[in-house]
Amino acid sequence: MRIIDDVKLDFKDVLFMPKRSTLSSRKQVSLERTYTFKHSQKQWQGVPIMAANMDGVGTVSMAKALASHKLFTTLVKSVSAEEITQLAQTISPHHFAVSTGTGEADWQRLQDILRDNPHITFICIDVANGYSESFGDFVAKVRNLYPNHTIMAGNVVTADMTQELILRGADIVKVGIGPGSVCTTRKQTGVGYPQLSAIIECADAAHGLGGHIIADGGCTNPGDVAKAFGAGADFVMLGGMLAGHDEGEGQLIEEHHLTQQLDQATQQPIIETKRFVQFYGMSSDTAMKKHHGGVAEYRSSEGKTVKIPYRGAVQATILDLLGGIRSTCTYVGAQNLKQLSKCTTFVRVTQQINNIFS
Ligand SMILES: NC(=O)C1=CN([C@@H]2O[C@H](COP(=O)(O)OP(=O)(O)OC[C@H]3O[C@@H](n4cnc5c(N)ncnc54)[C@H](OP(=O)(O)O)[C@@H]3O)[C@@H](O)[C@H]2O)C=CC1
Ligand SMILES: Nc1nc2c(ncn2[C@@H]2O[C@H](COP(=O)(O)O)[C@@H](O)[C@H]2O)c(=O)[nH]1
Ligand SMILES: [K+]
Repeated sequence: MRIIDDVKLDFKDVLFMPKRSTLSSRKQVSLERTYTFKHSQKQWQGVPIMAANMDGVGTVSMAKALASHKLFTTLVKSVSAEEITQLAQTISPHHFAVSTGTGEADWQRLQDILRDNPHITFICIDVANGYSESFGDFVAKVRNLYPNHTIMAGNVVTADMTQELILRGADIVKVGIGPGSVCTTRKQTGVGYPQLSAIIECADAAHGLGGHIIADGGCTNPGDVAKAFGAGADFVMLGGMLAGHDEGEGQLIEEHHLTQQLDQATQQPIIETKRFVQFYGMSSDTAMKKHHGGVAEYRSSEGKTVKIPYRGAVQATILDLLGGIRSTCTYVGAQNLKQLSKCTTFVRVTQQINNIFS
């Protein structure tokens, strides 16, 4: 047994230190980035924020809405080949990825979709545990058949495995084990790594090889997304922050509550209607029942199912998010998103938010 003693950090453990700046307005800040990927040699331009490949988030409707703001969507694995073909005719294939697991059926589906849609260039190979040898083999197999596609692969949280996946053919490594809003991996297994430190360490490892990383999971507000970029993330992936919207294509749940107030006319208690959306982890009982007909006996669920307030169209959330990050940039003197990590000094804190009224 061995213990790593130096402190590892989460988003909640730091704040950006403000710095002198020449910017006079947040509208001067550009959040677009241009990347050239290591293996595919493809160039990409856009706002590097991604919807996670989760039910209620990585949907076709979400891809359309996010693409109109130049954001990216990793489609859920269950989107049909026909829907993907249609989507590829509606929005630029620069703004979405086809997700796949590593099973034989996944591999067949991926080949079918890419054969029918030669313009699609992004592949997201996504498993809970990116540390297995067979996962690396699968990444190498995909790279071998698709030398010019941009491959994302994960999840991992350490520099060694980030480099290994890049050397086996990944262009972009997805970083995050256990930080997610509907994740119970840390509870079920005790495994994980504080997300801010994972981003810092994996970004450094990837950039040294000309690779890129996605910070996946754990962002709860625009400030956390900004911190992920400040820590060196090339992309930030969001589940919970994009859940609860119309574009998630989920069912609305309406609940009626009796209030204490009386209706003036009828003198009856006023009934208040609250709207919710169900959201769940892709390793939850709910997801496994939906996609695999149940939880296999030798394993347990590593995700939860929650009911979150309905949030309407995703547009307002996107504008709020991008506005927050532009503001971060002006506070630290970054002209654009590319400068943000160079302008970042994090200060460790014991408390970041005043909760007196929440
Ligand atoms: N970032 C994160 O922290 C996590 C993300 N997720 C998300 O949920 C999705 C569904 O997850 P899930 O159904 O659990 O698994 P995956 O879809 O990741 O399963 C991939 C394969 O890995 C094998 N495997 C071996 N060890 C593990 C392990 N510790 N956890 C999971 N699979 C393992 C599985 O085989 P077998 O089932 O026979 O063991 C399966 O064949 C993932 O693809 C990911 O998107 C899930 C958990 C953690
Ligand atoms: N351990 C689990 N992780 C999960 C599950 N479903 C999704 N995820 C991961 O979470 C992120 C999104 O995180 P968020 O904090 O932005 O909501 C997603 O991309 C996956 O990596 C799950 O069931 N278990
Ligand atoms: K997670």
